[in-house]
Parts: sequence; structure tokens; C-alpha cells
Amino acid sequence: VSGSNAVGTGTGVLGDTKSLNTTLSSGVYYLQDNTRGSGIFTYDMSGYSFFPDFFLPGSLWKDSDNVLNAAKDKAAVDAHYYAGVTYDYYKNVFGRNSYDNKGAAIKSSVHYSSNYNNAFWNGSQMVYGDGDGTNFISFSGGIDVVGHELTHAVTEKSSNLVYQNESGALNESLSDIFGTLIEFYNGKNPDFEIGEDIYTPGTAGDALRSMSDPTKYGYPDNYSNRYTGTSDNGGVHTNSSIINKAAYLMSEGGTQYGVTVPAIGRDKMGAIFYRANTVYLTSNATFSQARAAAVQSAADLYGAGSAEVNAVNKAFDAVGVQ
Ligand SMILES: CCC(=O)Oc1c(C)cccc1C(=O)O
Ligand SMILES: [Ca+2]
Ligand SMILES: [Ca+2]
Ligand SMILES: [Zn+2]
Repeated sequence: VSGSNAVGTGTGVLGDTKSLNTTLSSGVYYLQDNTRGSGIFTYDMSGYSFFPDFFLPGSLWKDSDNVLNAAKDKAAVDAHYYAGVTYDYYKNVFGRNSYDNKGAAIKSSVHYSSNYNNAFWNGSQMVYGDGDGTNFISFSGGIDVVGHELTHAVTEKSSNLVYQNESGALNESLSDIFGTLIEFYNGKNPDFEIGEDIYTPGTAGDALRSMSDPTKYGYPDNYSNRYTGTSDNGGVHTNSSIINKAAYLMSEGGTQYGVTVPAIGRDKMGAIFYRANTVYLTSNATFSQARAAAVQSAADLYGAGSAEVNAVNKAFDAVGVQ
């Protein structure tokens, strides 16, 4: 909408208060943030569940008084706010202007379908279900989830890794890696777990996936244990854990299967994977090619014989990827 920039307040999925960039137009406030790129726009799908995709993005979220503290506001508040944090991360850390590096508008729809236990990037926008309330609550309540979804768009505009088999697992891992780095950038209860804030509200301490110990949830932490079947596009949400573990080890250090990996820290790990995604990886990359891309990226950034290059090699050794 055309109008004037405003700042509202909102209550998030977890009950936390945050300020929101909104737009005032003809006496109505909209979740339209004009301060970032070509804007961040959050829409309402109102839980409509009959062929919902036909109705995406839904209606631009409107509010009467710029105070978004109602129950139905929470998912929209977090989708909007965390999209802004994700924009800020890519802009401030890598100088990237939105997911396409050309300031593309960022669109999110919340209350997609009903009891919908998923979140996804549909090729044009982010879409968030509210969960069934037992297995999941509103997906936009997890900053690592929001960062994960928008990173699918970054990847699509960069390596464009094909969403199946090893390239698909790499695609998924990049989303988990940057979803996590965005969670650390935001600075509130950061961890190397995925989706912990919106998974099983009745159970504390669990998550969808763990980067530090994938086996906690039955996922592989080495290439020899990879899934080779056809479900989930050839195990993209399973085999991603192999690369997630390598990224975790590079960042935090550790030893597994007799291989000790020295820590280089989150920022350098992020810089290496960002350069791999934007400079070296091709759409059909294998895990082995991802290792080569990460090694080359580390060499470019820190020198061929650097401690960072050594850490990358050791991390991929530790997960059995040559
Ligand atoms: C951490 C975010 C995530 O994994 O979202 C998905 C879910 C919950 C189900 C199916 C696909 C995705 C995805 O975005 O890969
Ligand atoms: Ca997390
Ligand atoms: Ca839980
Ligand atoms: Zn994903």
C-alpha cells in the first residue's frame, strides 16, 4: 500500500514484545516494512484450507491501532520481525541486499491452511502453518525456521542446488546453517538445534534436528550412514545432517570417529559457506564437490595453508566426505 512509515508493537508467538515497521494508509496500519530493500510484506491466509495455494499470498496484514497483541497477531508479528532480522543479517554480514541481492521484496504468509505442520519457500514467498498445537506451534515463531526458509531463496538465486539427493541435502544444510547463524545474530537463546522454539510445546529441550549431534534425532553424522532411498526427495532433510555436523565441527571444534577438528568460529564458518553457495557450488553439486568448494572458499578468504583451510578439511574428514 502507499502510505507513511510507522512503528508499531507486537507480541510474538512465544509471548515476547517487539517493535515492528508498519505502514499507515487511510487510517489503517499494515505489516509493510518500507525500511528494508523494496519492502517486507506480511500477509494473512486466515486458516483457509480449501486449495489454499490458489489464494496465496492472502491479504496484506492489517491492524487498527498499530498494537498487535491479539492471539491471531502472534504468527504475523514474528514472520514480519524475523524476516527483518534475516534481511539485516544478509545485508550487514555479507552486503547482500535481500535474497536476490537486488533488494527484492520479501513476502510471507501466515495462518496457511489449518493445523498445518509445515513451513516452506514456494519459489516466490515464505509460507507458514500454525502447526497442530501439539507437534508444532506457529512456524514463524522460530527465527531459525524463518532464516531457513529465506535461505532457500538465497540458494535458489545462487547455486540453485537441485532439491533432491546430495545437492538437495546441501540445499537443506545451507538453510539450517544460515537459519542457525541468523539465530545467533539475533542473540536470543541461540543454539545449534533446529526448530526448538516451535517444536512440541509440551516437551522442553527437543528439536526437529541437531547440528551438534544429529544422531540425537536419528539422523546421520557421517557419509557412510547416509540415506540412499527415495523418500523426502532422496532424504534431503536427513542427509543434510552430515553437512550440518561438518559445519558445526568447523565452527565449534570437536572430535568424532578419531578425527579432531579445530574451531574457527561461527563467523568464518558462515563466510566459507556463503562464498561456496554464491561463488563455487553448481546446481547438481555432490557432497564431495561441496568439500572442494568449502576448501577453495576458505583458501580464498584466509589463505591456502591457513588454519581455516585445515579445519575445513578436518571437518569433512570427520564426517567421511572426501
Ligand atoms: C527448519 C524449517 C524446516 O525444516 O521447514 C520444513 C518443514 C518443517 C517441513 C517440510 C519442509 C521444510 C523446509 O523448509 O525444508
Ligand atoms: Ca535453533
Ligand atoms: Ca519442544
Ligand atoms: Zn528447508
